Amino acid sequence: MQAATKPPHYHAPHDPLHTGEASILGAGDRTAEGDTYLVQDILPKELADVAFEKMIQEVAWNTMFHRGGEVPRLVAVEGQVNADGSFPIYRHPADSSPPLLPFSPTVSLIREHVERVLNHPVNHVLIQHYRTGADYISEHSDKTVDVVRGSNIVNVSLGAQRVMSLRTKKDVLATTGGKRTTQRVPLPHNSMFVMGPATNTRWMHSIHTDKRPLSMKSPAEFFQGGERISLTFRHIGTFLTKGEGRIWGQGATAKSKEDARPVVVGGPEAEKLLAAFGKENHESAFDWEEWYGKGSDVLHFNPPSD
Ligand SMILES: O=C(O)CCC(=O)C(=O)O
Ligand SMILES: [Fe+2]
Repeated sequence: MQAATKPPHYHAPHDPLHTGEASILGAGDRTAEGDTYLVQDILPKELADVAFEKMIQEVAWNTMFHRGGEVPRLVAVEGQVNADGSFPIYRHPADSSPPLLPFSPTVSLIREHVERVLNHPVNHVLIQHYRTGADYISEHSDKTVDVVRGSNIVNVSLGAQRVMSLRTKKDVLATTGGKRTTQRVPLPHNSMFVMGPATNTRWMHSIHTDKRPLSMKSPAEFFQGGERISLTFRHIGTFLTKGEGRIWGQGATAKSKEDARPVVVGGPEAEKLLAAFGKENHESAFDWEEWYGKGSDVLHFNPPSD
């Protein structure tokens, strides 16, 4: 964003993680590791104008739990369900994830536009509704055991503009001797933030709360009454059979459908995968082959409680 485009009353959103020296980047800027960029006006106007309201109606919104608490936003998962009922699975640490449903009509249209601009398909989407400026996502790196290696992760934004904060992982300090670098990318309505694999390996990302009153926000920030929907599209390489009994693909021990193996619930295998997720979150030299290469058949981290 250029300074000249800010309204006179503009105050930057509060960002507890930095002291004000972070660069603010936009479309066309080299971001993070240089494999990350923002595309504006990803959807044609007719679709961009109605997509938010349609998705509020069409998407099966859920609350999700992590470490015993509700995550501060509504979520839904959709994906490409194959003719035999099998579907892609994206594993990340959470106590429970919503069920995957087939792409709903408006999400389907958005996916077509995303695939047209990216040079690879996407078969899975995590949809999140930030109901007010108080909803947020804490700092993390995306977990890539199930993300097709080398593919990008895409965030489409609809509604109020929020800021994507990118920060180098803490251990990068050891090699540079300097401060952790922060970059901030405002995500306007109808934009697509493309995050490359090198950026996800070396940087963490978050959407901080923005609790300023609407009167202190720019028109882009109070658009849609301050509500935002994001669609995180991924190209997933791991699959579950219909009924979730068996698992195969990139992140599983069986690499082909013919060899699909029973899913594992809880136990030492689950602990191992959680430990690997923790490493991916904090190590900028995370060795994918070492931690994920053999695959894991864990589906749920905790045995079902009765
Ligand atoms: O809402 C966003 O744009 C970010 C979502 C995100 O980082 C994630 O789902 O992993
Ligand atoms: Fe993320």
